[in-house]
Amino acid sequence: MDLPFGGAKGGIAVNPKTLSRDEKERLTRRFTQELRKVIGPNLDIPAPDMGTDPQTMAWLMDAYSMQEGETIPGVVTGKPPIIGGSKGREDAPGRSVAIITQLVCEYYDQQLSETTVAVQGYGSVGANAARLLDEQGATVVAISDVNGAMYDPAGIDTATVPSHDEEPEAVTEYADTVISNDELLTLDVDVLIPAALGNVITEANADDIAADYVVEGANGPTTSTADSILADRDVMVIPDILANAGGVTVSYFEWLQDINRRSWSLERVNDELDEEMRAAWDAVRTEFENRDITWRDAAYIVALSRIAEAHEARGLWP
Ligand SMILES: NC(=O)C1=CN([C@@H]2O[C@H](COP(=O)(O)OP(=O)(O)OC[C@H]3O[C@@H](n4cnc5c(N)ncnc54)[C@H](O)[C@@H]3O)[C@@H](O)[C@H]2O)C=CC1
Ligand SMILES: O=C(O)CCC(=O)C(=O)O
Repeated sequence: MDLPFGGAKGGIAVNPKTLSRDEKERLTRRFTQELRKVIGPNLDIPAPDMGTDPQTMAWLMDAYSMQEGETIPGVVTGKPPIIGGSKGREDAPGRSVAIITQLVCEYYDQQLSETTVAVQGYGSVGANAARLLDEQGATVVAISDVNGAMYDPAGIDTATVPSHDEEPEAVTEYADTVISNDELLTLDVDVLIPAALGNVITEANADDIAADYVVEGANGPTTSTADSILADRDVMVIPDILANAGGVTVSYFEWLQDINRRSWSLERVNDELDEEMRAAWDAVRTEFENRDITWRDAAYIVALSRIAEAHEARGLWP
């Protein structure tokens, strides 16, 4: 099997001819996964960016840079900080999910210290969100990975359970009580954070969702039919484009650092992310309140209004 393009691994140039067949296949799978992300949506895989890590992005930077004859750090984001990545990028989507969850709780007068949370997926998004909410006093009763979910109604010490990055797919090995991912989704908790695959809340289980708030950590975890069912049942769904936007926001910060050849402190990254997330929340909340619509529709209205305004400002519409 041929590698789709050359690359570098851990800073050492890879010569496809010297790789074993297994290693070639493994690299090819990873490159293909990244290529799908770059080329466009591919419907046969529900979350094309899951399972990638900063090293994958380093490979992409190197592969592109080899064509250009010089290192172009800004071509991809999510790289390790030592080669032009941003501090805080790995944590960012989970951090934004945690920030938005806190704001939701504040908005609905729900004390975080009295809030139970279930999180599906224990990777970049899920583990970071769970740990930050745990640190802030919420009770995280369930976390999961592809093998199943750890459940403890008394609360999980999330720092002691390795994330996908620290020890892949090990959550259930640390659990006294294991439940299925489907059961996790229907737990009677205050906040449900689906942070793994898309399309996990569907017509088939939307009536069984017992959480009051669904904060979308994954991309597209709720189908449109399920979204309508949840809206009819007054379950508040905070959409992915707001809640997990920390990832793409810090990617933008990374690009800014790369093109300016600067490196921001972690404190600056987190402060600026916090500011952006609060501003986004305020904008969406304003539409939610003024129009009496769902949080998702409010987020779309904010986004589309900005695009429309920009078109108008350019004089593209009469
Ligand atoms: N990492 C990022 O910057 C962002 C990721 N997302 C989305 O968040 C979701 C998760 O991404 P990451 O945390 O980056 O991935 P990750 O690869 O770091 O972690 C994924 C986690 O989901 C678990 N998982 C895989 N298949 C599962 C299944 N069938 N049932 C339950 N759990 C399963 C894995 O075991 C792992 O714990 C994806 O939908 C991704 O598109 C959204 C915004 C930003
Ligand atoms: O960093 C980015 O540009 C994309 C972040 C991401 O994985 C996502 O929003 O799904």
